[in-house]
Amino acid sequence: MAMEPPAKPSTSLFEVYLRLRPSFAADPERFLDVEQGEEEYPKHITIKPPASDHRKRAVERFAFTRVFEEEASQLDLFKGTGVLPLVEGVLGGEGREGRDGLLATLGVTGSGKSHTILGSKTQRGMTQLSLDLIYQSLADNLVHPTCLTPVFPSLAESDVSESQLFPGSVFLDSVYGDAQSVRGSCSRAQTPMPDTSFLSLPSTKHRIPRPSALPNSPAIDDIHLPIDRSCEYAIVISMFEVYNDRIYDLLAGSSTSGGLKMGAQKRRALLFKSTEMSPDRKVVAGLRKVICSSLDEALTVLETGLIERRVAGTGSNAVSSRSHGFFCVEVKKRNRIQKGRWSTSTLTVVDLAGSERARQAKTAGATLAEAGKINESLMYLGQCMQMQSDNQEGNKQNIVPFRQCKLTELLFSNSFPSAAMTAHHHHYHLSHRSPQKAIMIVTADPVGDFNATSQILRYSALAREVTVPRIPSVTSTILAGPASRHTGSGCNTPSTSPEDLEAALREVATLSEEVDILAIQLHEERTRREAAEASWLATEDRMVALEQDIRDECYAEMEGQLEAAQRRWKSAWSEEADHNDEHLDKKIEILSRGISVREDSPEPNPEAEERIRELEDENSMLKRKVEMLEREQQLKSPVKRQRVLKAKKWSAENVFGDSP
Ligand SMILES: Nc1ncnc2c1ncn2[C@@H]1O[C@H](COP(=O)(O)OP(=O)(O)OP(=O)(O)O)[C@@H](O)[C@H]1O
Repeated sequence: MAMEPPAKPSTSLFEVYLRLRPSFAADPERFLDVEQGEEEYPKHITIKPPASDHRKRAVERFAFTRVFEEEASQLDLFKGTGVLPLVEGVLGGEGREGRDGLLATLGVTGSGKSHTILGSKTQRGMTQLSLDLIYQSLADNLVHPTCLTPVFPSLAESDVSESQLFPGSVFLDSVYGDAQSVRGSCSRAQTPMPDTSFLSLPSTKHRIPRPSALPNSPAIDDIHLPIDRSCEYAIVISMFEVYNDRIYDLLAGSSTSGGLKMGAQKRRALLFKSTEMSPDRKVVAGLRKVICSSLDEALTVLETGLIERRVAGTGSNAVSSRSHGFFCVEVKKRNRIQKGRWSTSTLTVVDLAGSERARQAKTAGATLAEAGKINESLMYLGQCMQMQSDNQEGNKQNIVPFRQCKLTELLFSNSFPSAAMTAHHHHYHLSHRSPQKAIMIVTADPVGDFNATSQILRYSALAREVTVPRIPSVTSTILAGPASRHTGSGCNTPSTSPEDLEAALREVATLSEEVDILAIQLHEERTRREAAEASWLATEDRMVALEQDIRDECYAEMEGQLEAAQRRWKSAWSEEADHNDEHLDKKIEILSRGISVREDSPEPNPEAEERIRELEDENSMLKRKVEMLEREQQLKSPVKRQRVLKAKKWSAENVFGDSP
C-alpha cells in the first residue's frame, strides 16, 4: 500500500500532531478554529479566548505537523500520523538495524488521549493497531510458540535490563490460573523451563480479558510493512507507569496481592539506571517482561497491565490517568541461519496523565503531592518541547533539559545520537544507535477548558504566533476618517493633521498589542508560578514524610542499640555475678576444707598445756593474795573496809572472770 509520508520538521524531539475531539454538546462555544490553507491537510489553528473573558483579546496561532479535525477516524490517525514509518523503523527492514520509536499522547483530561492511544469499546487505538501491524508483518518470521524452549535462554541473555522474562503462556497461566488461560488461535506453547522464578508470580482472581471480546475495528489487513526475511523475530512486552516520579511495574500483579488497595506505596519502585550490560544507556531495571507469540497473547498482556493501572489508580484516589502509562514492545531479531545474538529495538507507547488535574486537585497530602508531581513533570515536558520549538525557529541550539524528572528522562534520553558501547559476552564494542523517532499526538477539545487547552498548545506546538485583532470601533473608524474627508465629507479636526492622527493611532494600536502580549505573558508566568508552587508544596510534603521516615528509622535504630547495650550489660553483669559466686564458692570450700582438717586431726600441744597449767597456778596464787589483803583491810575500818571490799570484789571479778 502507498504510505503518505507526513511532513517532517528539520530537527525535533517529536513530530507533533493535533487531534480535535468531537463535541456532543447542543450549542457549544468554540474557542479553537482550524485554518484551511493551500496545503493538502491543515497545519495551523487559532484560538480566541471566550467572549466572557474580557482580559485577553489576543488571538494565538499554532503550527503542528498536521491537524486532524473532529471527523478524523482512528484509521486516519493511524495512517496519517507517521505511526506506520515509526513501526517500520522498529521492525528494521532488509539488512537494517531497527530504530527505537516513541508514540505519546498529551492533552487535558477528557480530550481523547486514551480514546486515541488505547481505543474504546468499539474502536481499536493506535496501540492495538500497531501491535496488529507488527504481528501481521512478521507472520512466519516470528519464532513459533512451540520453538520457544530452545530460544528462551538466548532471548533472556539478550536483555540488558536485569528483567525477569516469561513466555506468554506461563505468564498468563500464573496471573489468571490454568483453566482460564488464553489460547485463541495459537496452539499452547510447550512450557519452557527457564531459570526464572515465574512460579512465584502471584496468582489473581481477575477474569482473563478475552481477546475475542475486544474490538477488531478498524481492520488493517491491507497494510504490510517490509521486514528482514533473513531474520527470525520475537516480541517481548513490558508495561510500567510513572506515578509521583516513581516507576512501577504494571505486570508485577501487585494489585491483587492486597498492597494496592491501600495505596500505591506498597509497590516496589524500579530504577531507571545504567546496568552492567548497558553501561552507556539508562534502562528501567527489574521489569517483568513477557514473550508474546501471538497478537491475542499481546492484547491479553496489554489488558492485564491496563487493569493493574486502573486498580492502582482507583486504589489511590478513585480516578484514572493519574499516572503516565508506558507500554513497551521490544522487537528482537537475529539471523535465521547463523542465529547469534538478538538485536533489540523498542516501540514505546505513552499515555500521559491528564494535565488539569493538578489545577483542580487543591486538596492536601497525597493528592496534592500527586497533582504537584503531574504538574511538575508536565511542566518539565513543556520546557523540553518549548526548547524544541525555539530550536526549530532558528534560534541558538539549546540543550534540551530532559534530566529534570523521570518522565522527561524516560521520554528523551534516547532522543539524541550517541556512540553507544554495548556489551557482548563481556567484550564491549562501539555501536552507533540511531536516535529514537518520536511522535506526539496532542488531543484537544475545541469547546473544553480554554485555559488548560491553551497552556498545552503553547508548549506543544511546533511554532506559535500571537496577533491582536484590530478593534474596528476605535482604530479603523478613526483611520477611515481622513479617507472619508478626501471623498468630500468635509469633516476634519482643525488642529491635527491627518498624518499625525494616523501615526498616533498606529502608536496606540501597537501599544495595545504590546499590552495584550504582556497580558498573555503574565498569564503564562502566573501558570508557571502556580505549577512551581504546587511542586514546592509537593516537595514540602515529601520532606515531611521523609523526615518522619528518618525519625522513625533513627528511633528504631536507637531502640535497637539501647536494647543491644542492655543485653550486653545484663550478660556482663550476670557473668560478673557468676564469677563472684564461683570465687565465694571456692573460698568457702577452702575454708570448710581447713575446718574439717582441724576437726579431723586435733594435734596435742604440750607447751600450751604447760602454759595453761602455769597460768591457772598463778591465778589461784593471786586469788589467795587478794583474800589476805581483804582480811587486813577489814580489821582497819569497818565503813572504809566495806567500800574497799566492794571495790576489790569488782576488780577481782573483772580481772579473773568469776565471782569470789
Ligand atoms: N475522537 C473521538 N471520537 C469519539 N469519542 C471520543 C473521541 N475522543 C474522545 N472521545 C470520548 O470522550 C471521552 C473522554 O475521552 P478519553 O477518556 O479518551 O479522554 P482522556 O484524555 O484519556 O481523559 P483522561 O486523562 O481522564 O484519561 C470518552 O468517552 C471518549 O470515548
